[in-house]
Amino acid sequence: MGTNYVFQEFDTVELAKKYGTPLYVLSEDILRDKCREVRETFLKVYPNTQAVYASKAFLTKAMCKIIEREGLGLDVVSGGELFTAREAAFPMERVIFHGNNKSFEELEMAIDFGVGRIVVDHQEEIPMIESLAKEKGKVVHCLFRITPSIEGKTHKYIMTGQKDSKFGIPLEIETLKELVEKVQKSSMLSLRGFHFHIGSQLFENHIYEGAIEIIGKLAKELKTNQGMVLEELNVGGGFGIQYRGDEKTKPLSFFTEVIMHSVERIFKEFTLPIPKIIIEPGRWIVGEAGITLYTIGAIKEIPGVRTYASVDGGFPDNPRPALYGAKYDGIIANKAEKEKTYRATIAGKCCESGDILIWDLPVPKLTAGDILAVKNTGAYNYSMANNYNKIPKPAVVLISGDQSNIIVKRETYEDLLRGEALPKHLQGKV
Ligand SMILES: Cc1ncc(COP(=O)(O)O)c(C=O)c1O
Ligand SMILES: N[C@@H](CCCC[NH3+])C(=O)O
Repeated sequence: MGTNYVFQEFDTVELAKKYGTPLYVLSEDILRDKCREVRETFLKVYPNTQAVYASKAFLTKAMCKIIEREGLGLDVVSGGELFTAREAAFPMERVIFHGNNKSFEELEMAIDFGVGRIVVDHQEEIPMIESLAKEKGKVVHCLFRITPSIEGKTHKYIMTGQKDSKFGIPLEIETLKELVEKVQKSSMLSLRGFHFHIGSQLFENHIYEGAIEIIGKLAKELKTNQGMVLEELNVGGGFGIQYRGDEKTKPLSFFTEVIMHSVERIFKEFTLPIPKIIIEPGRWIVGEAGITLYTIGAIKEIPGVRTYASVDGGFPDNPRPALYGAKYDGIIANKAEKEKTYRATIAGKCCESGDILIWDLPVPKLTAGDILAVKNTGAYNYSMANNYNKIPKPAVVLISGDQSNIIVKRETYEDLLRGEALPKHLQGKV
């Protein structure tokens, strides 16, 4: 292995050679450790709890299998995510279906598949779900997603709990009373409780307390006026990870202890029964399990300004820096122990000035052909990948113990054109 960068016992330069770059590498062992932590420090400590992995962070059939075997549920937000879960034979009773604009077809699919919960995001969904439930003769178990009117400290584009949000039912007691009554009158819908999600990549734990307080008040009012018992409270995900620096990602308990203590205190104060508590982490489970490998190509030094080192991927496999100014750490894998003598800005290959993966990364002297490993790319990289500039998506390799297996093939140019068609008048020679 020499001086190469090793990720979970794998020489990353060898992985790059074997599978090509850009390459997503996902460690099953890290994933399973994270799931174990969820079980040991949350599910086993607190009775009547459930943990659901937010599949938008990273979803493939192999991931579904790992999540299933680790005993977690799955949060899906689209027909595509739902279909993936079904193709992986994921137990549908453990699936929670979210979405701020679920189509009739998606709702029908969810009810046909028998998902465990549908989270109602807005009032017009209620008659749609009810008519489908009647048609299918199935009782549908729902949660209402409530916007708690709380602003998490995170990038504007990944805040969701603020009043001015496209997600959830506004915190308006009269509207809520009406909606609860509608569902209570229906023999086909069963309202099991509420859901909220404050935002993603959060580092404060007491912000959850504030949201639980708001929901507690609401639950009290709805119990007094409408006899509604809040059986379940889904507090969403959002637990942040450290992308750079020496500080470690906080353990899950940093968030869940505050959540569970708040629930106990607040529901006792309101003399309400303690509901089942559900958490929905995505990034916290998968973020640190992934790295991305690239090959460095063009190196351009602008004297007195900076050096750009361009890689064979970028925005199409990781749009997060361009979208949210997300910061990553990286290492030159084949020169892992060499002294970092200067800084290079890691640029992607897209025709887009914003396609910069890392600004001013300390590196040793670079040469074309060096392998760069970008760390903590497990969440929202593969799942947000795109084909801008008709660049094929990288393969995903799962490393488990000493085994490596492709779980998603590298796209080919032919894959890119699959689905394209030439209308008759554009066929043939000019
Ligand atoms: C409803 C819901 N649950 C869970 C998550 C997962 O978030 P994260 O990956 O930050 O844990 C999200 C995304 O922010 C979400 O919208
Ligand atoms: N895509 C976002 C997270 C969105 C979370 C879903 N509500 C990110 O990469 O940080």
